[in-house]
Formats: sequence, structure tokens, C-alpha cells
Amino acid sequence: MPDTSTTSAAVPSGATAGSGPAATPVLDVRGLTTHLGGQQILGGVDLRIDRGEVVALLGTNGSGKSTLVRTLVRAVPASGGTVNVLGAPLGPRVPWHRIGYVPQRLGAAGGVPATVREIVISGLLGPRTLRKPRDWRARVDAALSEVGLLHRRDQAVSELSGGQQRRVLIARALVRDPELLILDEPVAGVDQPSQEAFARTMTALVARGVTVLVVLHELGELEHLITRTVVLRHGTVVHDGPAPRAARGHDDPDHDHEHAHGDPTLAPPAVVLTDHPFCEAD
Ligand SMILES: Nc1ncnc2c1ncn2[C@@H]1O[C@H](COP(=O)(O)OP(=O)(O)OP(=O)(O)O)[C@@H](O)[C@H]1O
Repeated sequence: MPDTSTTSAAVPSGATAGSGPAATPVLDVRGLTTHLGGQQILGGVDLRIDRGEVVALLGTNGSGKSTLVRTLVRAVPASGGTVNVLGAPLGPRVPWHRIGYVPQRLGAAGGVPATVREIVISGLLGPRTLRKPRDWRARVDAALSEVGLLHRRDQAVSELSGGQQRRVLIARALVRDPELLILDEPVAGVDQPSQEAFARTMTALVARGVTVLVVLHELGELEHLITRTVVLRHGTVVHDGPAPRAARGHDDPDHDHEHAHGDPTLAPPAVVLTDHPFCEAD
């Protein structure tokens, strides 16, 4: 894996992300390139996210959204550029315990005879320690309550619906009490109750000031929370700006919103490591 830490000089390591324009960004990505299977997937991505922002990452299928977030959590290696996360260059100095990641798929848990609680507990384990914190029971129960699955905690995760399994992964991320939450299509194909539970969870997290990067195909129930949209196309950012907001209904010919009609990727469209904490076998 390339060590991007040696090329990163944007932010002094250990700096604390704060508020205000001069504060250290939660995420600072410059010229990021990623290759997979011998092909360039990300072609020089620039992205800055400040504390408290809720950023939706959009784009058509295959535009590179998952590759970008997987690169940010070191699930796939960067091949160029610099990335700083919570003030540290991408690598072991990043405070991974302050970051929650929800992958697109259940990954390693699929087919494994683990209970809901065991999956969530795994979110408390770090890359260098398998020891649970003393208050693990309370934290696990709180995270499961947050996603409405406390009553399922002793059930095998394989017995849950796809939407419920996704909620377990969200609880696994929340149990870390993250400052930065990265989610990859958390509501794609999930049942309505799970979508509503997710929207309630996100509303509570945003109210607490958690910074969010979420891959989405459509803003849907999260539209009111999104502060910025970033659109990828062919592995590069083609739009980075305020979330489009319809002032009148979309059927109204005089409706007013900020996205370009001619470009479907700009319409209100369509939200996981060895020495890293989120290794997924998907
Ligand atoms: N492990 C891999 N090896 C080779 N190519 C890959 C790999 N993973 C993804 N790709 C390719 O990278 C491109 C971007 O895929 P990615 O999953 O990042 O897109 P996406 O925008 O998240 O798509 P979707 O919306 O369908 O999830 C696609 O062309 C895909 O085929």
C-alpha cells in the first residue's frame, strides 16, 4: 500500500479539527488518484469537509463513489495525492477510533454466525487492541437503541432483513461515538421502516455536530440534513456546492432550484482495513 503520509504536508499531525474558516478540516483530500485492476478509477479528487458539514456524495453507477470512500478509510490504497483525516495524514496516525464507517455491504459478517451484539461490539475494537472498554454494554445498547434494534441484540445477524443488517452496521459505527461518519449507500434497497429509522438517527447525530460524508443515489429522507452535494463523474468531481433545494414542486414550470436541468448527475438524484480498523471482505 502506498504511504501517502510521506507526501502529505497540508496539516500538521495531531492538529485538532475545530470550527471556523481557519480550523483544520475534518477531511482534506487533494489530487487523490486510485487505481484498481490496472485502471485509474479516481483521477485527481479534491475534497474538503469542515466540522459539522453533512456532505452527500452523488454520481451515476461506476463513477467512483465507493472507491473514494474506501480509499479514505484505507480499504483500498491510494496511488497518488494527499489525504488528511482529522488533522493527520492517511495512515496509522489518523485517530480511527473517532471515525465511523458504514460499508455498502455486510461483508465479513455475512454468513458468519454472529449475533447483532457481537457485530456492534466489533466497532469498539481497535487495530491494536481486542480489549473492550469497561462501559461496552451501555455503549452497545445505546447504539442499538439509536437504530431501533435493541430488542434484536441476541439474534443472529443472518436472521435479519437487509435493511436491519444495514442498521446493525450503522450501530457498529455509532458505538465508536464518532466525530466523522462515512456511510456508503446506507439506505439503498432497504425497507421503509429502516429508512425512517436511519433518517431519525441521522437527524440526532447531525444535531450533535457529527460530520457526515454519505454516498447516496438520491437525497430522499435526508434532503433536509444535507448541507452540500459533491458529484463524481468518471472519478473526478464535477460539482461541489450547496444541496439543490426545490422552492416549488418539481412539476411546477416556474419551480426554482439550483441544479442544471440538462445534466442528470446534477439533479437532486438520484450515502470500512490490516493496520486499519474497517477491513471488509466484500
Ligand atoms: N476491485 C476492483 N477491481 C477493479 N475495478 C473495480 C474494483 N472495484 C470497483 N471497480 C471499478 O471502479 C469503478 C468505480 O466503481 P465504484 O464502485 O467506486 O463506483 P460507484 O460510483 O460507487 O458505483 P455504484 O453507484 O454502482 O455503487 C467501476 O468501473 C468499477 O467496475
